[in-house]
Amino acid sequence: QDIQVQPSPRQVNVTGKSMAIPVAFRLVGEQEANPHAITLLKQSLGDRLGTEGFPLYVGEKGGRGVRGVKRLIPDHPEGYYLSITDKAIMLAGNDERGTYYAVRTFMQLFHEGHLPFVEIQDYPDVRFRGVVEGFYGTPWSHEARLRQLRFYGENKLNTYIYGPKDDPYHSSPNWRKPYPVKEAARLAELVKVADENEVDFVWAIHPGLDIRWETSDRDSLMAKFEHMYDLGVRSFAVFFDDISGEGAKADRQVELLNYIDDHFVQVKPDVTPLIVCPTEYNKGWVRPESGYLATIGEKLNPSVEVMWTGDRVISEITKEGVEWIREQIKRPSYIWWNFPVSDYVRDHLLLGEVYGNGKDIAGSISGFVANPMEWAEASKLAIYCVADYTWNMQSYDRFRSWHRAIRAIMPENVEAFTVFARHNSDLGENVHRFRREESVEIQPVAERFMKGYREGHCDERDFLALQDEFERVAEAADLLLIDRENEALIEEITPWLHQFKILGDAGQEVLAMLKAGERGDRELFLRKYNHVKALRKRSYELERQFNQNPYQPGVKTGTTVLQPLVLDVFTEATERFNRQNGTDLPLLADYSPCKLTTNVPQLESLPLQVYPNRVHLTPLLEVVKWPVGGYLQLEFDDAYRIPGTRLNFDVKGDLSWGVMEVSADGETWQTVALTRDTRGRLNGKWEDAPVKFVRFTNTGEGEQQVYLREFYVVFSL
Ligand SMILES: CC(=O)N[C@@H]1[C@@H](O)[C@H](O)[C@@H](CO)NC[C@H]1O
Repeated sequence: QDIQVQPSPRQVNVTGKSMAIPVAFRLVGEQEANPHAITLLKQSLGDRLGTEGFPLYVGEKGGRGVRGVKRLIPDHPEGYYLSITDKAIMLAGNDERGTYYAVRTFMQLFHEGHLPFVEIQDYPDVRFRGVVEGFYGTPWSHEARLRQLRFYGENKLNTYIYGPKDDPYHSSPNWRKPYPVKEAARLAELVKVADENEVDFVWAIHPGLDIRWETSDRDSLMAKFEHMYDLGVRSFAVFFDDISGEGAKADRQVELLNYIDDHFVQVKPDVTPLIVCPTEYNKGWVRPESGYLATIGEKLNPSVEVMWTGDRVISEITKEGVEWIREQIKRPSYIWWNFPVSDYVRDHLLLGEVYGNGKDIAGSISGFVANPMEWAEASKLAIYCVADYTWNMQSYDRFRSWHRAIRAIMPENVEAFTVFARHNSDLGENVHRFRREESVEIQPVAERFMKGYREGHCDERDFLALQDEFERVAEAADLLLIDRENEALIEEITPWLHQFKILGDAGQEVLAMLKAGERGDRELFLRKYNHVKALRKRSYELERQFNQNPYQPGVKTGTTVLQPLVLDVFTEATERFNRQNGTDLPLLADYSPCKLTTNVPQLESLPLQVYPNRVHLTPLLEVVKWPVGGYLQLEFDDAYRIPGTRLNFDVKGDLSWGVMEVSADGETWQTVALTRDTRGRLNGKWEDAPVKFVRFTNTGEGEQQVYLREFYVVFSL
C-alpha cells in the first residue's frame, strides 16, 4: 500500500512486501538514544517492547545501536534514516530530534496489523518550522496550548513562539514584570510539554510601545529574560512590530538586541539564536530613506534571526520576495506568515487550503512560522498543511495536504467537516485585500445557474446540484453540532455551525421558492418567502449574539458564493413574483446608508460596520501613517443629524493637527468641536441642520502616525 506519512518524507523506497507486526520487539540503544524518542516508542508499543523479540535499533548517529547505518543517515539537522526489513527495524537520527522524528514516522507505518518493508531517508527543508501565537484578540487558553504542542510533535513542527499581543506581560504595560505565580507555573508546564514533543518554546517580548532607551529598561528586559530562563525557556524573541516613535528607532533596537545576544544568548550554554521581529516587517512599509533595514543588515549580530511577513502585511511568500529581503538584512529571513490569522476579519473562519507560497524559497529562509486564528483547534487545519509544506516543499500538494489535515483532525466526520471547511475559507472584503478561494467546486454551477435563470430558463441539472449542495450544508452543520470526538473544536466553531445550518436551510428554501414561482403556486411561494425571511432574521440575530468583539463582530459563513447565491435567487424570484402578481413583497436588499472615501493609503479598503443608527470604521491593528492633507470621509445616502461621533487615535498629546467637519452638500463645511474624555477619546456632535458628509482631515504640518482604535458616527433622521 502507498505509505501515508505526515509530513511527506523526502526519500521512500518500498519493496511492496510487509510483515505482521511482531508480538514482541527487542529494543537496542535505549540508554543512549534521545529519551523523548524512547518514551514515544514505549507509549506506542506498550508491553510489546522488551528485551526479547524482533530487533528494533534506535539512536543517533555514532550510537552503538545504529553503528551499521551511519553513512545512510542524511547529514542534515533533524534528518533520520528508517528501515524495516524481515531482519530488523532501524530508527537512526542525525541528531536527537532526528531520532524522535524517525519514531514519529515509524508510528505512522503500522497498518492493519502489518508493517511494510521500507527504507526512508528524510530531513526538513526549513530549519525552524511552526507557529507564532502573535495575533490580537483572546490569547489561547493553557489547555489549547498544551494540545497545540502535542500536535506540533506529531507533525514534526519544532517551533512555537509565544507572543500574544494581548498578554500584558508579553507587551505593555507589564513586560518589565515577572509573571504572577500561577501564570509562571503554566508557562513552565508549557516549556516541559514542548520539550517532550521536541518543540522549541520561544518566549517573545514586545517592549516597543513604551520602552526607554536607557540601561534601566535594558536591565528590566534582561531580568525578564532571566526570569523566563528560570522557568525553563531556552529560546527568546523580541518583537518591535506595530510601534511608532522612540521604540521604532533601528540603531537603538540593534544596540539592545546585540547587547542581549552578547550578554545573554551567547553566554548561556543552551539558548538558541535570538529572533527579532523588526518594525519594518514587510516590504510595503519599507522606506529606503529611513535606512531601517540597512541598519539591521549591517549592524545586527549575524546570529540574530530577523522575521519578515513578505511583500505586504498579509501576503504569499515568493522566491523573489525572500531573495530581496535577504539582500537587505544580509541573512536569510525567518518568515512570519500571517495566515490563518483572522484578527482583522474576526467574523470569518479561515479553514481553506494553504497555497500561494513558493516551493523554491527554502534556500533563502531560516524559518517559517504561521500566525494562527484565536481559534486554536480550527487553526490546526492550516498548521497541519504548513507542517507538510515546510518539511518537504517540492512534494507539497495543497489539496492532498488539506484533505489529510481534515482526516487527522476530524476522523469521524471527514465528509461533514470537508463541506464546512470548503465554504468557510475566504475572508471577504478586508483592509489588507487578502483573499482566499472558497466554494470552488460549486461556484461555476452557481454562476451558470444564476445567469440562466435571469435569462428566463432554469437548468434542471444545475438546480439539482445546488439543491444537493445546500442539503449537504444543512446535514454537515447538524452532524458537526453533535460531534463529540473533538469537543474543543466544535465549541470554537459552534456559532458558525448554527449560521451554516441557517444557510443550508435558506438555500433549499429559496430554490423551493423559485420552483413555486415557476409553477405559479402562489400559496407555496408565500410560504417559502416567509420562511426565508424568518431564516434571515435568525441569521441576523445570531450575528448580534455571538463573537461580539469590537473589531468585526458577528458570524459570517459562505460569504463568497453561497450567501450571495441565496440573496440573488431570493431577489430574482421575488421581483418576478411581484411583477406577475402586482404585489410589492419587500426584498432582503443589503443596502448601506454610508460609504467611505479616503486618500490615506492604509484606509482605502477599510470595511464599515453599519448598524441601524451607527456606522463604525473597522479599527486597525497596525500603525496608520496619515499624510498631510490626508482625509477620511463618510458620505450618507440622506441628510442626518449627528448626535454623536467618537474618535480614538491612541496618540499622546492633543490632536491639534486634525479637524472634524460636516457638510450638507460636500462643498461648504462646518467644524465639529471635539472634546477629549478621561480615556483620551475625542467626542463630538452636530445637532444643527442635518448633514450628508462627515470627514476628518490632517490639516497639520507633517505626517502623523496613529492607531485607528475607534471611529464611529451616530446618525439619526
Ligand atoms: C509581524 C506582524 O504581523 N505583526 C502584527 C500581527 O500581530 C497581526 O496579527 C497581523 C494580522 O492582523 N497584522 C500585522 C501586525 O499587526
